[in-house]
Amino acid sequence: MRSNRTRTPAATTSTSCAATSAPCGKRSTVRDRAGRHPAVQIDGLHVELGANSVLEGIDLEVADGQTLALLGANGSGKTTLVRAVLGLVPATRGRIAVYGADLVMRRAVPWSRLGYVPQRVNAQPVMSVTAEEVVAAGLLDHRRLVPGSHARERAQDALGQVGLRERSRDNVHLFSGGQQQRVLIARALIRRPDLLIIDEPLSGIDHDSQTALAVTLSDLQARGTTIIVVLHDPGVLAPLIHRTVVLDHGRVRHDDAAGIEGFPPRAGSTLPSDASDDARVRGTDRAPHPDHHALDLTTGRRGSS
Ligand SMILES: Nc1ncnc2c1ncn2[C@@H]1O[C@H](COP(=O)(O)OP(=O)(O)OP(=O)(O)O)[C@@H](O)[C@H]1O
Repeated sequence: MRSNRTRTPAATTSTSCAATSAPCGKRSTVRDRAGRHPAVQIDGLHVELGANSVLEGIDLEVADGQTLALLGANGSGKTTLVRAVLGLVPATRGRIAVYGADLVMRRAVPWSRLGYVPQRVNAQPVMSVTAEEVVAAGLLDHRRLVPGSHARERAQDALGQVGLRERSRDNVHLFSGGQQQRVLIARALIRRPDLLIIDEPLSGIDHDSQTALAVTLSDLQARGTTIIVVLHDPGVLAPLIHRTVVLDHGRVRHDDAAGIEGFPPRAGSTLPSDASDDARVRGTDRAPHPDHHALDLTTGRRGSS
């Protein structure tokens, strides 16, 4: 059952990290004003994969309800960081807590509250399969090997969230790459996650799918879902982003925590026009954020524009 959360701004102690290679200081606060744990708290995280030291002392707290964009050059460690948050790669050192549950200790981790859409994979299966079947598979786990009686209804709802309800009975091999990506997002959404992690959802997808994704994330944001999205360029998602963190060689180079106390995004701008129109129809028109396109990934600083 989805938790009934409000958008009370988090009373965290997060501060912007200087645009230096020095790691951010440890967060002393582990609960917000309402007594809730942050969605994610990472302290001094190091990850080594093979001979590579991939993450080198990450400190990061993600407040419940926040939309955080994780940026950085190829190989900077973005995917490794989100996979560590999902427990898919082990920490060599440091601590990761998800909704207060320590991932290293593996006690009471609320896996059902997490949704993950990995970096672009092809949804097109070898066998013929409908969008609805792909999405319903998101309900399966090691305990449930066959979808339950409400799986079809839930799958159609999830496909509705990505604008593909009418295509639910179509074979996914008929879908464009962008539509397949949306099917995979629906597969993550069918569990109604409180924390959604999406790795590079804009890569190589058409404009319509990018716009549909912006609307989907806007709706999720309005419901209080915490979103971590790995991006190379915020693009159409820029208006939705509360905070930008830039990784560089496994360290936090920049942490734009400006919006952390005041999310949702500030008034004054809008979603891209077509996404905005669509969002308004759904009653989820979002206010915009500053120009994230002006962020220099090398320095972690914004341009003057
Ligand atoms: N299993 C592994 N074993 C050894 N090194 C790895 C492994 N997985 C990733 N790496 C290395 O870790 C570094 C970070 O990889 P990661 O995929 O996290 O970066 P990224 O920022 O997500 O890159 P991209 O934007 O290209 O997806 C890279 O140098 C990569 O080669």
